[in-house]
Amino acid sequence: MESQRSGSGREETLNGSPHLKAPLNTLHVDRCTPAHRVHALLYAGAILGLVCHRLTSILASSSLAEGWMLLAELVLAFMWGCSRAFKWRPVRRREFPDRLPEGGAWPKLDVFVCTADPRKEPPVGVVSTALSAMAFEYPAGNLSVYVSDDGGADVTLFAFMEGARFARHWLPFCRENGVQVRSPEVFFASSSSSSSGCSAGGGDADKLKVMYQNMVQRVEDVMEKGIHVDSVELDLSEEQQQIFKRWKEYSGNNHPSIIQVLLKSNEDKDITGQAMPNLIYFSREKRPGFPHHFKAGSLNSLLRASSILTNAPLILTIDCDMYSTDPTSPQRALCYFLDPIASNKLAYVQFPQRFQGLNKSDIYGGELKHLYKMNPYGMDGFGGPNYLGSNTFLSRRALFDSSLEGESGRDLLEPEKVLEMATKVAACNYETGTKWGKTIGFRYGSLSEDLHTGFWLQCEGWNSVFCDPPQASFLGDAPKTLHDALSQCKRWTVGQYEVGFTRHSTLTFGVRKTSLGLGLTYSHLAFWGLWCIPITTYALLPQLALVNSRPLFPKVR
Ligand SMILES: O=c1ccn([C@@H]2O[C@H](COP(=O)(O)OP(=O)(O)O[C@H]3O[C@H](CO)[C@@H](O)[C@H](O)[C@H]3O)[C@@H](O)[C@H]2O)c(=O)[nH]1
Ligand SMILES: [Mn+2]
Repeated sequence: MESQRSGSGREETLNGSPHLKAPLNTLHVDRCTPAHRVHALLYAGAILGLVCHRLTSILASSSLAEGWMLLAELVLAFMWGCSRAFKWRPVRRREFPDRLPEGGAWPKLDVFVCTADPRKEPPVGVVSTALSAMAFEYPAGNLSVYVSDDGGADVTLFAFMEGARFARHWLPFCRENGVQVRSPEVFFASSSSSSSGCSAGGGDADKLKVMYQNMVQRVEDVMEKGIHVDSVELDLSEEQQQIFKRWKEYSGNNHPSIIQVLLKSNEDKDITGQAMPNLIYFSREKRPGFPHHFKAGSLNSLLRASSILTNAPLILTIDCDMYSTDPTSPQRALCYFLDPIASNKLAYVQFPQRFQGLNKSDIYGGELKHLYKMNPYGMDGFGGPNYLGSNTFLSRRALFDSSLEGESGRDLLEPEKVLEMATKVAACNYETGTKWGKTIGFRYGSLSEDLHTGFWLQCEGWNSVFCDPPQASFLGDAPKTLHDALSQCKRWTVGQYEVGFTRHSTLTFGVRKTSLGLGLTYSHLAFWGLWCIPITTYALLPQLALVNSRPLFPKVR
């Protein structure tokens, strides 16, 4: 069994941290690799035999049905061939967070929580996701949580104002009771809070639950009735009233950039007197007629604005329909980012996406379990898994053109001037004529901006790592209705084709720029939609042929 320590066993200084002797992470090539390879070779022989048979019988009979079967089988063989790359050199990794230097030496971390539509993504859920990240076991002074509100909704800002207040109670509660799942929505939904990793907290938990339910009620009221700034119940400060008054002229796709710093780590304290992480509401400028590039566009705006506000070298992107289930996941990511060897060309550390709340039999296959059985491990063996858009710790350095890099990790020092600059870079025409979306930041040109961005980073020579601890670190929602499942499937397929069928295809450009193995695995993802050809063919043609007494498969003698 091939095994290696990608961590440094040498003594080296990390960002002024103590000397490390033991590796922060290890990597092992899967034990079954030789068996996979033999199996692939044997199977390839059988497929070749079948294709030969098909060709000879077409030459003999030139029937349309046989020709169609040949097409289906060629697609199937292509997809199978690409998928073998996943099994060629799968690797498993382990992290050792207890070997990390003291928290003070950890780099700053900016968390980006994305939301786009308060009707589909209820603001209280978005707040819960943000709270689960604010409650990371990470030095508060080094942690900033941004919510990117692509819907520009006043109710989302209102929900976060409420969330900021609730956080002062929630964060110390989680810390003191060792709560594992720190999304209040999930914590209070489980009837006995014990399933959320906390049996303690008794009376405090009850008080907090009331506080949480009040918050939910207030946000839901606003959702229903809108914000009446002078309403006594809303109890808005003069400044807050001014913000919401201006909002009356805004609409979802026509408004200026809005940045509101809701909590400042160097000023705000929780109820026990400990510092809070920064919490920032962000909504980029949107105007009709300007391309907004969906999520990639909003992430790029936030990437620029955050580089002026906090400029953390590490970024976590998380969708609002996911949440953290392990407050120590940043430490696991640090086991790679603080490793002097692994971190060298490391663009991102990807955690798996796991889903909850699906119907029992998961009839739409929303859980995508099979995707995580082998694929990311296989890609990791060739330089790294694809970027999944959520649950990913990225290096800001990999996303930025190095010429744009500023000093690392600023504080929100001169609020007025800094906010003015941040607002400017979030303008809708800022990117015109720049390299944003092309060679800088999250890449445009595909509805699957995640696959596209990861692929380009790999082609530019960056690596990634798949981090899959035994306990899930993040959980999220998958589509639950047929309509949602189909529209997600359509969006993904179109986005993937946009990566596959271009001049810079995974199959040509990708194989050349990365490696044969990684290029094939990316091709398997990019051409995933081609499955529809063999699947529909096999579902219809053999049956039709049988009815017409025209056998399509070789006779067994
Ligand atoms: O214009 C947009 C559209 C979406 N989003 C956000 O993007 C995230 C993902 O969108 P969702 O509708 O939940 O798509 P999914 O298919 O569930 O997401 C998967 O697929 C996407 C690519 O299609 C990736 O970006 C996601 O990370 C990945 O989880 C959500 O938080 C949205 O709020 C925006 O910020 N702006
Ligand atoms: Mn989603």
